[in-house]
Amino acid sequence: MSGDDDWWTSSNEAVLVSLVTPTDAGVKTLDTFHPEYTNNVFGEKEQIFGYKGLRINLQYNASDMLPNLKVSWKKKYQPTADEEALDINEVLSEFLPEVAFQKQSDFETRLKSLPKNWTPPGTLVNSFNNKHGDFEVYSGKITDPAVKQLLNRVQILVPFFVDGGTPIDLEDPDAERWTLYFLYNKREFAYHFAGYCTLYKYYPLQVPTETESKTPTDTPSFSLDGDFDLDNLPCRTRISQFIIIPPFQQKGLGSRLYSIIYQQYLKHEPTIELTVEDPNEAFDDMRDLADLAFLSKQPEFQALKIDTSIEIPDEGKAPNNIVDQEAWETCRKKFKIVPRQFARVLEMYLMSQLPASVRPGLDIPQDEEEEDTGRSKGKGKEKALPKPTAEDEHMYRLWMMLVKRRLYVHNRDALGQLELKERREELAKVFAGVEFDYARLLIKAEQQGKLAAADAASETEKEPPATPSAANGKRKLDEVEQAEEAAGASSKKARVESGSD
Ligand SMILES: CC(=O)SCCNC(=O)CCNC(=O)[C@H](O)C(C)(C)COP(=O)(O)OP(=O)(O)OC[C@H]1O[C@@H](n2cnc3c(N)ncnc32)[C@H](O)[C@@H]1OP(=O)(O)O
Repeated sequence: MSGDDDWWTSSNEAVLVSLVTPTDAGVKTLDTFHPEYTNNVFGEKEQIFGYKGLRINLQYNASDMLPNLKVSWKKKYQPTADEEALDINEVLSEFLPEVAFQKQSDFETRLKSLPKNWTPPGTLVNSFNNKHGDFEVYSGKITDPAVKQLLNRVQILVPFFVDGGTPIDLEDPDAERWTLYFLYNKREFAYHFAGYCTLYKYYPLQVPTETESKTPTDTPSFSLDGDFDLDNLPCRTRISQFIIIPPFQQKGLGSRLYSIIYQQYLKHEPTIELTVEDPNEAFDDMRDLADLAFLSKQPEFQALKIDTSIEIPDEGKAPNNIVDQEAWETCRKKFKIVPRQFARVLEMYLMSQLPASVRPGLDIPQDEEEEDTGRSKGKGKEKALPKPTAEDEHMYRLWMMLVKRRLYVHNRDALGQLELKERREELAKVFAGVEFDYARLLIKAEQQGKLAAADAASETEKEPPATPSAANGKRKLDEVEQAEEAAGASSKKARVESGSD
């Protein structure tokens, strides 16, 4: 290494993604954005050696996402026996199709030759409009060459926007297990790519992850008799990668795409559960809010209530029937949600149903010691609220026990290594974090409900009769991290609750 910092450039800054559209004079730039991460492409330090004034412009035709790479610099380091400037094309050739390296003039010619009536690959499964425009969702299998081609063009967005994210191996012999959903903004004369999601099918004989159901009865029986079609085999479907590109973020489109995909798989008979691989914090929030918005409108879910007739024991284990377990499991299976996610959304919903006098708000907990003696101090607006009655207190304590019981079970390995007093304290800390997070999410849910209502005012939705074609970073206030922190996060502690499901 030269040690001359002037020859180093931040790869996050050097890379610029541009969305372009053809014009008579060449191309017009519609939007630009930088990647959030480049460590999986240019190395951990996200620095490129050997250039001054380096610009790596990755242009995309906004509709079919045909890529074109333009690399320019003011000065390039003269190679020595020890070091030379990084070969940027070589690095990026691992992530981009060959077509990305064609001459700018060829790129422009190809753009102009794209038929005026071009439509996105796959099958149209849903369309909607809101104040941000008209949108269409297309779905197809990776075995469809047009779907595969689009995926191959945009896959570099995964390492660019998902921490630790890696592209799908397109030569995977199990490629037919991948299904894709593309979100497109439909303009008057063109479609503009807005985001996509990849989903992978797991079959029942594969060992489920920690957060998936493990009981054999979860898997419907099936037979291999007659004309056997793999697409009809019961499966778990896992959301693997989910990206809304920056110009389309913060417009409710991610939530919308997730909800559309979820509804597709609710109708998709072979899918017994829709799961998510390594969700990050932003995705978790989006999914929690979308699941809560949907489930809280379902009568079976609304019927799941805290049984206030249950007496709280002075000592020993928390009761396991605070909410009717059979109704819970029936409802969970019906809505194809993995146990942990279902429990979280139900806990959140039940929290929103607590009497105002005891319902937790966003006040910062002041004293973690107190929780075992009663309500947490994570409550808000206490001055304006009525004094809680004994029934209110009882209901809150049952809710707290419901949450703590789940947290204890999930974090048993780490908590089990602690002395009883310490264990109680740590569980109380994890609980306080979860309670605070639920309060935050419920406030967001309210805000999002208003935004969605405003969108809906200008919206008409039409859903074509279609079924699914075949049918990494992580949580902030999550019990996983909290428990790990609580337990000292040392290597001897087992990871107590998988972040992925
Ligand atoms: C499984 C995995 O792949 S995990 C990785 C997930 N992907 C990534 O992290 C890649 C980079 N990021 C993204 O692709 C996107 O930001 C996503 C997928 C995380 C979220 O997509 P978005 O379209 O931005 O989500 P959406 O707009 O629905 O919600 C984001 C925010 O907009 C708000 N919002 C929701 N609805 C609306 C609406 N109708 N109008 C305006 N804003 C809205 C939400 O409340 C939310 O607010 P917050 O930022 O305070 O949390």
